Parts: sequence; C-alpha cells; structure tokens
Amino acid sequence: MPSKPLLLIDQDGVLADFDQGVRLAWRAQYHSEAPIGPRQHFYLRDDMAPQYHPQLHDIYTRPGFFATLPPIAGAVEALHTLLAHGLDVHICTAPISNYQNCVAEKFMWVEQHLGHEWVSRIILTKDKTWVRGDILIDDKPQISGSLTPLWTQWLYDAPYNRQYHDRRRVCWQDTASWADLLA
Ligand SMILES: Cc1cn([C@H]2C[C@H](OP(=O)(O)O)[C@@H](CO)O2)c(=O)[nH]c1=O
Ligand SMILES: [Mg+2]
Repeated sequence: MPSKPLLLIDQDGVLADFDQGVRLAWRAQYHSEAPIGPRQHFYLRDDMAPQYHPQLHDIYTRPGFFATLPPIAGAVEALHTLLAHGLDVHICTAPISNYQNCVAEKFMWVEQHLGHEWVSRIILTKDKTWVRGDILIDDKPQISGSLTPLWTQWLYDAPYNRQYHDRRRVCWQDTASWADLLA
C-alpha cells in the first residue's frame, strides 16, 4: 500500500444505515417491527419472507428514503479524519435500479452529513470494478463487475458479512481497525 492510499468508501452500510432506515420506515408505517429474520444475507429481502417484499420495495424506492438514512456511528467523524490526514477519499456508491429518488438523494445525504465539498467526491456507478483506487471499504461481501478490480476490498463489518474471514474487517468505532490508514 502506498503511504497515502487512494481510498474508496461505500455509502449504504458504511456511511448511511440502509437496514435501520427500513426498520424506522416500517415502524412508522405499520406500527410494528419490520419482519426481518437474522441478518445473514447482504440484500435485506433475502432475510424477509417473500410476502413482505412488495412493502420492502415500496419503502426503499419512495421519496425521502435515501435522503433520510441515519448515519452509521462514527462514519462522518472518520471521513473527516481521513481527509484531514491527507488521504484522497472518494465515496463510491451504486444506485438501486429504481434510480428516480435514490440518485439525487444519495448526493443530498452526502451534502447534509459531510458538507457540500464532499459532493464532488462522489463516484456513482453500478460497477465498482471500473473505479481506480487502492482500497475500497464496502459492506458487500461479493462485489462483481466486468473488470478485475485494481483496489483491495476491506470489508465493512455488518451482521450479514461476518461469515467472511478472507479480508480485513473495518468498523469506524473500532479505530484500531483503520488506524493503519492514518500512519
Ligand atoms: C436492495 C438493497 C440495496 N442496498 C444498497 C447497496 C447499494 O448502495 P452502496 O453501493 O452505497 O452500498 C445500493 C444499490 O444496491 O443500495 C442495500 O444496502 N441493501 C439492500 O437490500
Ligand atoms: Mg454498501
């Protein structure tokens, strides 16, 4: 790794809490807990019975969902720290296929939580293997695409990826897990 690596940081599941956003929206609408089983799969729908899939889809495609996702604990502070240490930090995020609200709202989220100057650091792509970088911090355990990636993935810790032990694991609140980046 070069002394100042080019860093790609994923958005949902690393900066913005997609799962918690669904749980909050479900509670607000149905006045009950979201019927989500143990989190074992990356896609939330895979831990929900098929009968609930239309309601789940309705929640994460509706206006306001992506803009109002709560931040992951420690994420905003961590990104400011990384930038202050001179790292070239970019946010590398994929839109959902129903992009109508998601795309603009991902930008709004970054502006609101990180500041306007971070908007120009967003790289929006369906295929992260096309993006250059040294390290990609991402919660998705299997990232596929049409190229061989130039980056190495550090897995952002989540209940649905804990069965993977083949990569470095990062959690913002565990500062030792990313202290090497500041060295
Ligand atoms: C459908 C779904 C999408 N997402 C996020 C991941 C991607 O964003 P990101 O690349 O910022 O992590 C985006 C498109 O799949 O939506 C989840 O995190 N969980 C889900 O269940
Ligand atoms: Mg993600």
